[in-house]
Amino acid sequence: AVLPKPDLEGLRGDLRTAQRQGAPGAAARIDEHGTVFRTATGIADRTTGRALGNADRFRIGSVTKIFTATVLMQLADEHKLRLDAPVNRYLPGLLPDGRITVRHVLSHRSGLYDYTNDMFARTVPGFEAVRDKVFTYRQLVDRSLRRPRTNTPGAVYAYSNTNFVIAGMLVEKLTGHPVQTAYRDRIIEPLKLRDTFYVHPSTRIPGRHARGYLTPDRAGAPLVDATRQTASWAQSAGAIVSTTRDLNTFLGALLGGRLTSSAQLAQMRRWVPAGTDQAYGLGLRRRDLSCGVSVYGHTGAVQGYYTYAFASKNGGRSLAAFVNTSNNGTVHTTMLGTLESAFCGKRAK
Ligand SMILES: C[C@@H](NC(=O)[C@@H](C)NC(=O)CCCC[C@H](NC(=O)C[NH3+])C(=O)[O-])C(=O)O
Repeated sequence: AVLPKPDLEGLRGDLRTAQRQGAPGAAARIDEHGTVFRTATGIADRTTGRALGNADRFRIGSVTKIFTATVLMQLADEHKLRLDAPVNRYLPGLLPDGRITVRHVLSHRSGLYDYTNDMFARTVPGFEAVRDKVFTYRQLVDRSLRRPRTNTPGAVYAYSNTNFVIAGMLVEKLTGHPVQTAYRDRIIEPLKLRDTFYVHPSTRIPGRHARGYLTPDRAGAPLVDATRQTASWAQSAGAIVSTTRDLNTFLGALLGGRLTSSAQLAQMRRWVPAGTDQAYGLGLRRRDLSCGVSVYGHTGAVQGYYTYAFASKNGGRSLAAFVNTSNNGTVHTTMLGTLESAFCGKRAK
């Protein structure tokens, strides 16, 4: 199906609205078969007032989950991994339930509790308690296992960061290297993603980057500069740093069939219902827009940054957008509107 032309004025308006609603800055980039559209508003640094732009690197949060899933799909292509095998076959004794499979983990159907629910129940204290902490994967999984399962394996979609911590453990066990090596050798280098990094446990974002500002739970409380953090609570579930251009390049390559076999890409697109107008495959979210177009990608939320990275079915048109704030539901709703502007075009007035 031919996509409606993007509503570029609408997209600019979405970013300005997000800024009015509390985001210090916002940026978006659309790539379509070589044509590029960029727009940005607001500031990257509240101390210097420097303008935010699409060249600014930022923390992409859960968009990391697509990178981690892509590596595992490549390992499946290399016959090093079977999606329907129990996780415990590759990580003996890790999980108390031998019925939990790799596919359950990658589709958020394992039933494993999301440890971040407790960790960030109080947003700023929770963040301050972990911002300089380095966790092992095992410590994060153990936090989850202290809570009861949320469902029997395979029953329903229930989003949990624990699943993609386990996915990171699988990558390390099956490749014999840290996830950083797998991201670099299998995705970042081949696609020449010059602004994409996995620097965990360093707290620094390398090079030119937007500072990220966490919105406290208490209305009117001042923003907290959350730029410096290990993101060790997230790791293979959310610790990659990138830019709008690199995210569009990555999504275009993945959905264009250039990173996995078509068989494995089809596995990533086996959908389970995941909320209103949403479905989840393997590390990949589908959102069904008002104009009947479905887009594929992931949102991200890490302290100080919201990310939106989605593309059309075969990656012909991709949108990457971010704001340098988080924990602000109004801004999040406004930024979801960038998908409508980018893929549905001018809204019926
Ligand atoms: C939702 C998003 N998930 C992610 O990106 C993962 C990495 N982030 C989370 O699970 C939220 C962590 C808390 C963020 C904090 N919020 C709080 O602390 C709320 N008490 C914040 O907003 O910065 C996704 O998959 O789309």
